[in-house]
Amino acid sequence: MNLTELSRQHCQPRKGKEHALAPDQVQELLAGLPGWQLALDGKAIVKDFRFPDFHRTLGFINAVGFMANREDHHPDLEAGYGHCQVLWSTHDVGGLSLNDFVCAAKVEALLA
Ligand SMILES: C[C@H](O)[C@H](O)[C@H]1CNC2=NC(N)=NC(=O)C2=N1
Repeated sequence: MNLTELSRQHCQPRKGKEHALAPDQVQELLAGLPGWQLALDGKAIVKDFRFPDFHRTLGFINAVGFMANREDHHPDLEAGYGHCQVLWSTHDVGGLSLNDFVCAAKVEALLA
């Protein structure tokens, strides 16, 4: 699935280990997401986004937050004046699910 196709999907309720992606699925999806990396022992994906000022950083955070609430899937965010790190992991499966990749692709689409 390419980045555009992924970004057009929606998160599904996914609860339980059976929804955790296998390492080869993770690698395949990650290959299509520019700049995203594995974190937390393969249980999360992360990317740090850079902005010229706080105003634009906050705009990005608000856009990500709006999307996350609509999808009912929520990132960990860490921000400073000119950057925001976005981390996706699915607490309900204890690792990575397709929801994390759908939301990462939606974040890319916000900036495209
Ligand atoms: C009830 C609600 O749908 C769940 O708690 C959702 C909310 N947002 C979530 N966000 C993330 N990142 N992982 C989850 O497992 C998760 N679960």
